[in-house]
Amino acid sequence: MSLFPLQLRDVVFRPNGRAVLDGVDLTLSGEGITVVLGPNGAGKSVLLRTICGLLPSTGGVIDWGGGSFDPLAVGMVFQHPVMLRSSVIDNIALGLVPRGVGARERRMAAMAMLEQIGLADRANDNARQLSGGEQQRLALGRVWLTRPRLLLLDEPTSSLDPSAVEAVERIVRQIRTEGTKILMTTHNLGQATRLADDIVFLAGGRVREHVSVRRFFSQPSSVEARQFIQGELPWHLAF
Ligand SMILES: Nc1ncnc2c1ncn2[C@@H]1O[C@H](COP(=O)(O)OP(=O)(O)OP(=O)(O)O)[C@@H](O)[C@H]1O
Repeated sequence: MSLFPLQLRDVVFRPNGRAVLDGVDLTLSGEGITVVLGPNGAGKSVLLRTICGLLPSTGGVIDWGGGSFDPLAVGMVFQHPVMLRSSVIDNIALGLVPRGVGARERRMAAMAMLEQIGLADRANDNARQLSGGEQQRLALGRVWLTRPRLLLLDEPTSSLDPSAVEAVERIVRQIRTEGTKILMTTHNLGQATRLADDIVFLAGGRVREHVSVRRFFSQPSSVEARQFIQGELPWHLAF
């Protein structure tokens, strides 16, 4: 069953009486890359965590295409990926364990994935010894191996240098090409223009705009979005 359209209706997250999400309405189709932008503290991470059930919303509805939430169809990668204290190959095969894939098959699939993400020569190294960029590639490969229908990426490149960012973006594009819907946050507006099909702009706990990337950067309709772009865009983007 399809998870899409994924619809959030009046979703609220109000811990201790303070509204972080204050009535989020959002509809996501099952294709492409949607980038969530917004100022610090806007609730971008909370939004992603609420969608995948890591945080319980305190109000509203999350409708998975009329069906029910399937945790095995949804993957998430965090800014600082979790690495088990074991080899690179064991770390990457991990996601296949709850899917009942046998040990031999897991190893073969993991090896093929390591080739794909350029870490085959590190297969037997301790995963915790990888660089930040390599760990992030591993985390993406681990989740990619499970072929999620929806992938949530929370600032996946925020602490990486430009070449590591480029490698991660290449993998994100490949995952998208295979038909996974991606919803990601970033503070890198250049990255948003490179990857996004559409932009969700979150401010004050609500979705202020949900438009194509071209429209967002060329004709932002809300004052908040205009200020955000003017304040954060370090160079002129030609659209
Ligand atoms: N589990 C939680 N319980 C209570 N409040 C939380 C929780 N997680 C986050 N918050 C609060 O929600 C607000 C929004 O946090 P969030 O991390 O979603 O912002 P963000 O838009 O991702 O910001 P940034 O761009 O700085 O990463 C913050 O004030 C944060 O302290």
